[in-house]
Amino acid sequence: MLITTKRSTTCTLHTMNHRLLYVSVDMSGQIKLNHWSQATRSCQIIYAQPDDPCNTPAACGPFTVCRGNPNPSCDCMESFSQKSPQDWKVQDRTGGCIRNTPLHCISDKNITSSTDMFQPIAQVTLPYNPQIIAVASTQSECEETCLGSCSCTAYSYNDSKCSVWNGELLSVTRNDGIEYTSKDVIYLRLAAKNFMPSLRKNKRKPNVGVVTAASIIGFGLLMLMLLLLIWRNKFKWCGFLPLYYDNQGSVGGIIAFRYTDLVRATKNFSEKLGGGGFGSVYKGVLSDAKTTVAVKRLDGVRQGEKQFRAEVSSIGLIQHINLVKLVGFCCEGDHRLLVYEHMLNGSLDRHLFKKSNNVDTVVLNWNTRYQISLGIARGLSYLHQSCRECIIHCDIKPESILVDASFVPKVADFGLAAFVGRDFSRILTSFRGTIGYLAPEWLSGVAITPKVDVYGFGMVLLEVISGRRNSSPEISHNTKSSRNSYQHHEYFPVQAIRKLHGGDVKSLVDTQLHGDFDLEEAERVCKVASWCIQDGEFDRPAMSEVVRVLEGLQEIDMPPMPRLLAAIVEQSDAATSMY
Ligand SMILES: Nc1ncnc2c1ncn2[C@@H]1O[C@H](COP(=O)(O)OP(=O)(O)OP(=O)(O)O)[C@@H](O)[C@H]1O
Repeated sequence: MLITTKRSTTCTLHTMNHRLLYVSVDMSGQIKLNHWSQATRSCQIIYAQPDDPCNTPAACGPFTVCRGNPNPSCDCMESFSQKSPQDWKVQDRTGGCIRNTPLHCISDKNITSSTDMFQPIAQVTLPYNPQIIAVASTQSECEETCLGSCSCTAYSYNDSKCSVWNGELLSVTRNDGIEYTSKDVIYLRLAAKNFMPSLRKNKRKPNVGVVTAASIIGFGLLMLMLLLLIWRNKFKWCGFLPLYYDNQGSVGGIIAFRYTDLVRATKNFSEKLGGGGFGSVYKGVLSDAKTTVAVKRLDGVRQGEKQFRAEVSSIGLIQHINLVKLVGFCCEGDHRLLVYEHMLNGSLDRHLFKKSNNVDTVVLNWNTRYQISLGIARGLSYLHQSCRECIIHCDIKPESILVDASFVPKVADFGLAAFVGRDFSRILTSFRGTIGYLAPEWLSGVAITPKVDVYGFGMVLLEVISGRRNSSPEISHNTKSSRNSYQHHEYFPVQAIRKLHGGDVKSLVDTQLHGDFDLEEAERVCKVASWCIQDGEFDRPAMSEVVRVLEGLQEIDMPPMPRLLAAIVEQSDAATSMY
């Protein structure tokens, strides 16, 4: 007799000893020989084929993982759901599971592209009917092979063997440690959408968490760039400026002024202190009503820009008692202004080279001159050696030295400054400076060193001694013959060395002092100055040595006559005597 139900087909037969035996084929395809026990009034399985229910092709249907014996339990693979939950309820799982999200796969004639990803299912027996891909020798090649075909649903790469499956996956059984001990891993193809944060290790595509984190970081960076842009716009062309503004608008100790602040401070630039090649200087008072400042307004956008940058990046970053203090700056639109502490006594030239109509200034006494010389030397020594990077002033002259109320000198005017990195000793730079203070190497076009400042300083020292410009004519008469008398304009530096050699320093010192000076100091200053103006930069002392000599800590030899200087003077003498 054959009985068919929805769940199984049963065939009953009677045996000789009247025991009831029957054969059933259930949904999964498993064939069982059953025995009806009258005593226990229950059915007992005598024989089953295949003996493990998970081993039947349709124990759980496609895209499931089967587990357990004798009664199998079936789970849908991840991101799959039961195809027919009603059937599953009545133990009919043959329909298996279906995808929650369709795969993404576009197949053209030659190219297949896909954004799908793979979910590993570990410790399983692999499905039936694999296709072995012999050419794939790595796991990624195996993965690529599967992605390259729209029908491929999974791959495995175990023991260097690549297997791929097309269509439904059947008979995947989980390792139970007894019947099933497989350590194989199958990689199930899923739509990228299905991936959860737990799959961060997947190499092919970033997961949601990574994407979110990257988006937040990206957004933060964008905002930072936007802020920087706004900041840069505010200080257009000021990209070189230090970045550390504090909340009072101060940059590493110097203040970033608004143009209107400086208009107010200088009462609309009404009190002019002086003017130079790059602009005019005005007196001002800051909003605290205490700080008096000198505001330099730079003219000419291009040249002014260069000077502005040089000043801010040199004197703006360092401080020394003998260097003028940069209080702040303004860099707004085309406006470039530099704000310095105000030096009551202005620049040194005003005090050294008095004009007859200048009643404001008094004659500098010898001690003040000596202290000014020492102060300038200390300021330059700091610039050359004590800073992080060597700064060469490039324009040392009396106009570049300011003096405060107590006649403490301050090196100023850094608009032509050049910078020499720590690891370098010289720099090739464009010609800069002022005639009369220029070292010979400027003219030969070689790379310069801080010794160009030493040369300029030497020239300034001679002017401090004499109280007159080195180039100003000193008229001496040739007394041999009154008929042939001619006016002899001796260049003061040459005259100074000659007199130094002749032991007549006294006659070099400013006559306005009426002999009120320290001769030993005057000789020392004269010697130092003469060494500083030597032709060869290696013959000139470093500013630190100059400081030691002027402080009386180091002795100094008699300097030779600089040959170049002497030659130039001799030539001009010869030319003069011909007339
Ligand atoms: N901080 C200051 N305090 C007081 N007066 C100053 C200050 N800075 C400059 N001055 C005055 O303004 C004048 C002009 O200075 P500025 O630096 O513009 O030109 P310079 O040094 O004379 O010439 P250049 O810059 O062309 O070499 C100076 O000679 C000085 O009298």
